[in-house]
Amino acid sequence: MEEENTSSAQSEGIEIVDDVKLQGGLKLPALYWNKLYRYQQKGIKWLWSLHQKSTGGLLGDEMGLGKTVQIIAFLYALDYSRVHSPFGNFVGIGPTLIVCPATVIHQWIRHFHDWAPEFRVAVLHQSGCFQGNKADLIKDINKNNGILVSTYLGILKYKGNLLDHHWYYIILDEGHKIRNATAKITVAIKQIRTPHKLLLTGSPMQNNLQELWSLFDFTNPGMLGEMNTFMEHFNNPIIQGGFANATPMQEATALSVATALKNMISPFLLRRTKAEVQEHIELPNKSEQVLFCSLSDYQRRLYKDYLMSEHVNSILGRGVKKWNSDNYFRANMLMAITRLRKICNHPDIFLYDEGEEPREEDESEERFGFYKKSGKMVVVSALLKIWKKQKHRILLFSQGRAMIRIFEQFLGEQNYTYLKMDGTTPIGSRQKLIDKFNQDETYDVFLLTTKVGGLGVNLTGADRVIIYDPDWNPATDTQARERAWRIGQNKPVTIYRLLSAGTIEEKMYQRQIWKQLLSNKILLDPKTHRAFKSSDLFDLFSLQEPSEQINPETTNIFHDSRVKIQERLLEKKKNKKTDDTPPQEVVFSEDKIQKMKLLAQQLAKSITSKEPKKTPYQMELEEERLEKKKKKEELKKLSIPELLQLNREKANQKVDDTINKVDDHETSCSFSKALEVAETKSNLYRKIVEKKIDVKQLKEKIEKDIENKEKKKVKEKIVIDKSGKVDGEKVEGLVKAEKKKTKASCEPGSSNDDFILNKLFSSKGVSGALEHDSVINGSVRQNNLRISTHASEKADKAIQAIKKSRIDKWRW
Ligand SMILES: Nc1ncnc2c1ncn2[C@@H]1O[C@H](COP(=O)(O)OP(=O)(O)OP(=O)(O)O)[C@@H](O)[C@H]1O
Repeated sequence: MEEENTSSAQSEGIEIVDDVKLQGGLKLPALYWNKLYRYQQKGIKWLWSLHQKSTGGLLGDEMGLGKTVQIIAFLYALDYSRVHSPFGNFVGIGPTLIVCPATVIHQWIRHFHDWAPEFRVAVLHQSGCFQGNKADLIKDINKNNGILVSTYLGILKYKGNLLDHHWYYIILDEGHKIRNATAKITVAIKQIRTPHKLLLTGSPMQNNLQELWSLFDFTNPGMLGEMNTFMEHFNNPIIQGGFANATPMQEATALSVATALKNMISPFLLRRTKAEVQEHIELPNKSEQVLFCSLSDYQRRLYKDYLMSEHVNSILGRGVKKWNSDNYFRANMLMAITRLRKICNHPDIFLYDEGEEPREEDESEERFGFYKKSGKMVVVSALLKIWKKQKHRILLFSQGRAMIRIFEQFLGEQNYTYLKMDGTTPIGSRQKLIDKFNQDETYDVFLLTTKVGGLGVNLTGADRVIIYDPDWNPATDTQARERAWRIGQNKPVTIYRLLSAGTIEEKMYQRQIWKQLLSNKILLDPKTHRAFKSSDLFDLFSLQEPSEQINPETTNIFHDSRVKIQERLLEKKKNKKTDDTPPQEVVFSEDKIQKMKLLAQQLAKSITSKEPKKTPYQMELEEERLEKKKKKEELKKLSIPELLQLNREKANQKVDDTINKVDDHETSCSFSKALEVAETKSNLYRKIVEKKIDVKQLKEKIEKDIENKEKKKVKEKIVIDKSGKVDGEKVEGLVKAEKKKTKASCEPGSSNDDFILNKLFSSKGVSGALEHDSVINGSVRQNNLRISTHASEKADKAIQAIKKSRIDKWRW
C-alpha cells in the first residue's frame, strides 16, 4: 500500500520522506502537507509552477474552498524551503503585500496565525494595532521581509509609500475589485513593483469580458493584448453568438473564439468548483431556490402609480438610444429603477424617500415598516417561523441599510434574537460579530448587507440563507450564499432568493442569469448558450399582473427548472407505494421462503388475535430474545474443548459468519425488510468474491448498521403504536402520525424544502419557484453545430490580433 502511495506521488513529481518535496525544490513538512486537502496540494503545485516561471496567476476556486489557506501554505513553503529569489537579495519569503476587503483583514490574520505563526504580519489599516506612522510601518515590514495586509482603500491612501519599495509578492484577495480597468484603485495596484502577482476570487468574471481582461492585465500583463483589440476580436463575437437569435455561423464563431480564449488563459487560471472536489471535502447538500413572491395590494397600487408617473413617462418618451449619450438620462433611468426596487422591498422605503413622514410609534398596521405591507416580507415571516421551530439558523441578506432597519424592527417585534452587520459596523468589531454568531447558537438570525457580509467571511453557524433582493451582478448574490455553504459546514444548507413576480426584480434575475452564462462560457464550457433576449426599456418599466393561470415570466423561460411541488409530492407518494413491492429479479432460497412463511403466519395470528397485547414487532423481538437465551443455555452445556473447537470453526468461516448475521436478521424482520436484506446480501457476496472489502471491517459495519436501524425502528414503532400519539400530540390516524414524524425528522433535504414550499405556495403569496442551479447548469447543450472553417479562422485571427497587440508590461 505504502509502495503504491510512493509511486503515485513520484509520478506526480513529489518526494515524501519527512518533508514533502516538489520538483524544483519546494518543501513542506509532511505533517503540514497532509493537513491540506488533495486539491489544495495541487493548488500549491500550481502556485509553485507559476513561481518558477515568474508569472502571475488567478486562483479562482469557488468560495469557501480555502484559497486563503492555500496561499498561506504556499508562502510558508517558500520560507521553509529557503528558496533563493533571483529578484531580490533574500532567501525564503520576501516582503509581501496582501490586499483584501476590510471585513476579512482579521480573518487573514487568524489564518496566518494558524498556518504560518512564525511570519511577521502587520495590518496597514486603522483597525490594526500599529498606531504609529504608517510610512515607517511599510518601510519596516518591507525591510524585514514581513507580510503587510491592507485594504483596497489603504493601497490608494498609502500608494506613495508603497511604490517606494519593491515587493516580492502581491496578492489580491477578492481581486475582482480591480475588474474596472480604468478605476483609480486598479491603476494604482497595477503600478506596484513586484515579479509575482496572484489574484484570488471566487467570481473571476462577473458582468462582462472586459472585466476578465482587467484581472489578467494585472496577473499577466499584456497576455490578452490591448483592451480594444481584445474587445473587438474576442468580446464582440462571443456576445453576438450568445444571443438567442444568433445565426449558426455566429454561434459557431462564438464557440471557436470562446474555446481559444479559454485555452489561452487556462495555464494561468486555476478554478475548482465545490462539485468537483466534493469527494475530498464532503460538503453537505445545498438546495437553492428562487421564490417568486406576489406584491401586496398596497405595493401593487404604488408600483402601477409610479409606472404611470411623469417621471417614467419622460424616460420612455426619450427612448433607449439616449442611454449611451446622455448622462442625465442615464441617471434618471437608474433613479426610476431604484424606486421600483424600493417598492418591491417595502413600500415604506419608497414613500419615505418621497418625503412621507414615518409613523414609528404607532402600534397599528399603518406603522412604518409593518411587514404585511410587503409581499416578500410576508414570505420571510413565514420562513423564519418554520425555521425557528426546526432550530435552523439564518443569514438574512439585503442590499440596502433601509431594508435592514425594517428587518431589525420586525425581528425585535417578533422576539427573534439577531445580530446585524452593515456598512456602519466598525471594521474592528466585524470579526467579533462573526465569531459570536458562529459560536452562540442562541442567535436565530444574522442580518447582513450583501456588500459587507457577503464577501469573504465564514458564517457556517447558519444553515439557512435568504437573499431578500437581487443585485444586477450575479456574483454579489452568489458570494452571499456561499458564506454558509463552505468548508466547516456540517448541515445541509437551503438558500432562498426572493423576487417580486412580474416586476423589475424578475428582469434583474434574468440579467443575472445572462451574465452567469457568459461567465460559464469562458470559465467552464464554451458550449454554454444563452436562452433569451435582453430586456428593452418598455420591458423594464412594466408589471406583469398576477393570475392563477400565468406563471412568472422567468419560470416560463426556464420551464425545465421549475419546482413542481404538487407533482413532486404526488411522485413521492407513488414511489412510497412502489417501494413496498418486490423487485422482479430477487430470488429466495427454499429455506428463506419457509422462514418468511413462518413470519407471515405469526403476523397473521397477531393481526387476528383478540388480545392486542403485543405488536408484531414486539413479538419478533421477544422471539429473538428467546432464541438467544436458548443458544446461551446450549453453550453453557458444552465442555471447554468443545467451546474451543466451536470458536475455531467460527474463525474459519468469517465470510459465512458475516452472511449468517444477515440471515439471522432476516428471520426476525418483515417481508419488505427481508427483500432489502436479500439485496444487501447479494451485493455483499459479490464484493467479497471480488475481494473488494475487508470482511472483518464489513462485519463490524453491518452489525452497527443493523443495530442502528433496529434502534430507530423500535423508536418509531413505539411512537406510532401508542395509538395515535406522536410527540405527545393526539393525531387522527397512523398515516398522519407517520407523516408528521417524517417531516419533523427529515432534516432539510429536498422533502423538507418541499414541505416549506408547499406551505408558501398555498397561503403566503409565492407564485412560482425555480431551482437556481438547474437554470444555470441546464444551459450547456450538446452543440452539434458543424464548426465551419470560417469560425476557426476567426478564432485564429483573434489570437493573431492579440499577439500583435501584446506589449511588454513587465514591471520590476
Ligand atoms: N485544509 C484545511 N483544513 C481545515 N480547514 C480548512 C482547510 N482549508 C480551508 N479550511 C477552512 O475553510 C474555510 C474557508 O477557507 P477560506 O476562507 O480560505 O476560503 P476562501 O476560498 O478564501 O473563501 P472566499 O472565497 O469566500 O474568501 C475556513 O474556515 C478555513 O479555515
